[in-house]
Amino acid sequence: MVASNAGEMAVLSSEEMVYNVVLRQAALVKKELKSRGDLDVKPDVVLPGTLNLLSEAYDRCGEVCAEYAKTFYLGTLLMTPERRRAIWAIYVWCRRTDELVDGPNASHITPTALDRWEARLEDLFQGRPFDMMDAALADTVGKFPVDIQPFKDMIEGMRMDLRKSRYQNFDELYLYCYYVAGTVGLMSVPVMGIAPESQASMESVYNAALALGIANQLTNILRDVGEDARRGRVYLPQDELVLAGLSDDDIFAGKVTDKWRSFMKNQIKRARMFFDEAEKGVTELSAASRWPVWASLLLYRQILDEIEANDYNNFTKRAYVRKTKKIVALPVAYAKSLISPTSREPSLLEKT
Ligand SMILES: CC(C)=CCC/C(C)=C/CC/C(C)=C/CC/C(C)=C/[C@@H]1[C@@H](COP(=O)(O)OP(=O)(O)O)[C@]1(C)CC/C=C(\C)CC/C=C(\C)CCC=C(C)C
Ligand SMILES: Nc1ncnc2c1ncn2[C@@H]1O[C@H](COP(=O)(O)OP(=O)(O)OP(=O)(O)O)[C@@H](O)[C@H]1O
Ligand SMILES: [Mn+2]
Repeated sequence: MVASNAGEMAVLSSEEMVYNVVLRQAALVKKELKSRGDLDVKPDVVLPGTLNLLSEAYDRCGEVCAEYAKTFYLGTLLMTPERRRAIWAIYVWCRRTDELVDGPNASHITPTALDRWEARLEDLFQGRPFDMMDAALADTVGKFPVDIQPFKDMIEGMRMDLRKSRYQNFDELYLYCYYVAGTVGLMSVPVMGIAPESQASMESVYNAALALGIANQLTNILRDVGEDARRGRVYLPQDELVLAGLSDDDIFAGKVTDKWRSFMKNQIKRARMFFDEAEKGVTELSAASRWPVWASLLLYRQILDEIEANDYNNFTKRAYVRKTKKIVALPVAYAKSLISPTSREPSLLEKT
């Protein structure tokens, strides 16, 4: 859990609880910076004869990443070899975690299976990986200052998905989005690195990373309303549905009405606010990490435009970004990635 005790849980909003994890990850990075002087990658410390196995494990993570997320994989190729393979290892762990509740064996997954997955996570953080893919992640978390909490929280998100199919308000939905996606931002930044010339505070960069995860997940939810409803799930905040004069039945009926359009406009507006928040942090990342992050942000954000272009029919039409638009986004992302913390106007992050 995010909060350390039940008393805290009663008073803190989801946003406040999540911010505690941001502070924890930022503090870990600061501590490492203090003790090591910089965050250059630690040299390989592996048992004699196992170096090849480790590099094969990383290669396999790269193959999985290439298969599931081709565009993103291309982006990672721009990173330094150490960072690239570390991101692959994190990607594979996240994908495997997601597959537990979303994949072909999902109907057999029990809370006990998730407990076992968490025990495995703890083992790998202590240098005792269970299989080769875990070994790649164990190596990564030994080399980069990555906190275990976001990983545990992602598993908590999968538990939440097992026990809950409705979200009463945005506070509840925000917590779910943090668990399954905001966590990815917190896991990735310590590997992608912050530009040495950045003046922004560590916390503000982690906040932007968190915002990108939330924005992506909100977009994912808005894109998949129909698909999720067919699985009996409604991720949209119940209180906001009621305020708009809508109910679950309207979602199951799947008719695009003016009420639905107006409801969706507000949901899209909120997702865009999270993307705006995230944009403020991308420039602060180390140069080679900016391109894949800009690409991911611009591509995922465009799904919202496609929902609008589909006249808000997210019941039977899946919004997606066409290949031509994807290809156009890549050089745009590249151009944005050339802007470094020193070559642009002071950002809001620095003014506050
Ligand atoms: C450069 C980059 C994007 C790095 C992140 C790489 C990484 C470790 C990705 C893991 C993604 C993953 C498998 C998450 C598991 C849970 C899940 C599936 C979440 C949803 C992703 C969308 O996937 P998809 O469209 O395939 O959905 P379906 O399963 O098909 O329905 C999510 C919507 C969330 C993904 C969240 C991110 C990629 C977080 C991005 C934030 C950063 C990389 C931080 C950037 C830093 C700053 C300062 C802005
Ligand atoms: N260009 C990109 N750069 C960085 N991350 C990306 C990029 N495209 C997608 N992602 C991330 O990779 C994951 C999977 O993406 P998704 O399945 O939507 O697209 P894709 O598999 O890359 O699409 P395609 O295979 O058609 O290129 C998501 O977490 C998404 O945020
Ligand atoms: Mn996908």
